[in-house]
Amino acid sequence: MLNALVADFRIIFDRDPAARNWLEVLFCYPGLQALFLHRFAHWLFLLGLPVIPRLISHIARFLTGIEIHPGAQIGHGVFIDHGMGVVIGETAIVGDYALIYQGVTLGGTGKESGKRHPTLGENVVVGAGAKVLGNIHIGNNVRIGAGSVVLRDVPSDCTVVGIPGRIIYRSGVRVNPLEHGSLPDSEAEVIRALVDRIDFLEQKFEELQNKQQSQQPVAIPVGATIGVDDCDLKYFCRINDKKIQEFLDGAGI
Ligand SMILES: CC(C)(COP(=O)(O)OP(=O)(O)OC[C@H]1O[C@@H](n2cnc3c(N)ncnc32)[C@H](O)[C@@H]1OP(=O)(O)O)[C@@H](O)C(=O)NCCC(=O)NCCS
Ligand SMILES: CC(=O)OC[C@H](N)C(=O)O
Repeated sequence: MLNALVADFRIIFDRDPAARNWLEVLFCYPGLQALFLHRFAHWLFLLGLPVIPRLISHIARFLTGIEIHPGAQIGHGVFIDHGMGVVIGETAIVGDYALIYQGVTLGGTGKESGKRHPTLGENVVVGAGAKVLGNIHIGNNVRIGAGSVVLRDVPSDCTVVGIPGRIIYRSGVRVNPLEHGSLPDSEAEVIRALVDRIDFLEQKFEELQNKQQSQQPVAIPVGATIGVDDCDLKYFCRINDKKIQEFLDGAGI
């Protein structure tokens, strides 16, 4: 336990540019104080002592704003920076040298029992306000973005951001997350195509109407032989001479 506490104390100087001297770190870092009380509570918890470990956890929460269930397993050299609003559940496991910012929840989904909280590998960073929920496994050297909600396992050496958390870096290589806002909308595309088609047909119809209006009516006697390939003529006839239309229809034109 002493080794773990020394590691918790030392790591603050590496992880926090704001840490200036040991007095400051000892008295002004609620994360360190919460871990000190948690390690004692956890020891009593493992001994099977009832109530007292929870009471210590509760006092620690009151003093630091950090709630760690006495059953949670916390590795060496863990740093909870600022701390306020951090909640770590009973079956959570936090690997060595994790860096956890304020507002982080290592919680359950509310749907599981037994092992229901996450397991964090070594050297994991959990950004401010992030929620890591369920019995999921977060690999070593994973960085979880501030405000993310992580609900699935994350392999080692990844960076995860967003709600739900998506991997944006894997071993230092950028992975494009799914852009929900830019997903193709197939229904809208079909409607757009139909509207374009209607526009096209309306335009053609207008052209034909204009053409027809500019043409002089031609008197074609019933029974006359006419060029039937000309669609415009057929259209003209349909409008201007019912009998010619009947003739054309009769001829199957
Ligand atoms: C997740 C994090 C570690 C990524 O850092 P990084 O590797 O330097 O990543 P980048 O800054 O190159 O960002 C990569 C992309 O992720 C986005 N991104 C970064 N952090 C994000 C977050 N928390 N939520 C959503 N998107 C985020 C960036 O906008 C960028 O997107 P783009 O490429 O489309 O513009 C960092 O942004 C973070 O959130 N750290 C937590 C720090 C913290 O909690 N500090 C509190 C101190 S009190
Ligand atoms: C508020 C904040 O960014 O905290 C992170 C770290 N303690 C620092 O001072 O950089």
